[in-house]
Amino acid sequence: MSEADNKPVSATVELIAQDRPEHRPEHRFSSRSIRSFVLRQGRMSGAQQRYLEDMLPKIGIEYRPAPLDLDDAFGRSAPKILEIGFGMGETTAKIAAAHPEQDYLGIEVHGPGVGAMCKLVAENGLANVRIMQHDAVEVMRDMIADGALAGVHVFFPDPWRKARHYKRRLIQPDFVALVAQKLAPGGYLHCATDWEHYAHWMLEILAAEPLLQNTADGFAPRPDYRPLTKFENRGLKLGHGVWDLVFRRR
Ligand SMILES: C[S@@+](CC[C@H](N)C(=O)[O-])C[C@H]1O[C@@H](n2cnc3c(N)ncnc32)[C@H](O)[C@@H]1O
Repeated sequence: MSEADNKPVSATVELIAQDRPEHRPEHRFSSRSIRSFVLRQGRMSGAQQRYLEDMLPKIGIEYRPAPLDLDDAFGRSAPKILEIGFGMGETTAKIAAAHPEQDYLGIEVHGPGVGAMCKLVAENGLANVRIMQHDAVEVMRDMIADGALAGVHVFFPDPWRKARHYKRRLIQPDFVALVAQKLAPGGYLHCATDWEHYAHWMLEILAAEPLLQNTADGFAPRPDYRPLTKFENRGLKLGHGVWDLVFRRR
């Protein structure tokens, strides 16, 4: 154990106490307890993370967000599929149940969706699902090792229909470059949307990412593993479109 491991770091007490009210301010923490706190960074707000990034180097501890050990998180070595914004989780649960040979890491910010997904996992005994409630962009950036993913699902992301809101869309060139970096060679990025403008927006951005290659000539047929949602079924009967895009990491 290095000297830094034993160093009392009282300055972080306030931060940890904020996150864990059961920790009273008179407690002192070693850098080991801070490291385990950092490992739980999925629960940290952006402000907390910035505070840590700023404060830890001042007390001689290098702050590096640690990528998750996904095999450890799932308790086995199997292909890892990450889903961004699983909503209420029905699609994720169906896919995970149909593919027990793969592991599914679902990321969602919306609390009720996370609750619904937890219920589905318990009711269906899904041993191959793990859930994180956090911003997927930060998870992808800080917690996923390069080349760790066999696939990424982005199903019906918020379309942000107004032109002045396009900048809020999840699919942006920088984010797609980040996703591509996290995919193993041959791994795939699968997006689906029922909003035509977003479909073309995504096609343009994905096609411009040098690490990715389209599996289709433009939009892809819906892969069998993605079940039709009730909402989608209703829309299709009314003649509304749905567009799938499946790109592979070169
Ligand atoms: C339109 S819903 C689609 C939900 C689901 N995929 C489906 O097909 O029904 C988009 C979801 O993405 C989630 N979301 C949006 N941005 C996110 C982000 N940066 N990180 C994690 N989840 C996000 C929203 O909370 C919402 O539940």
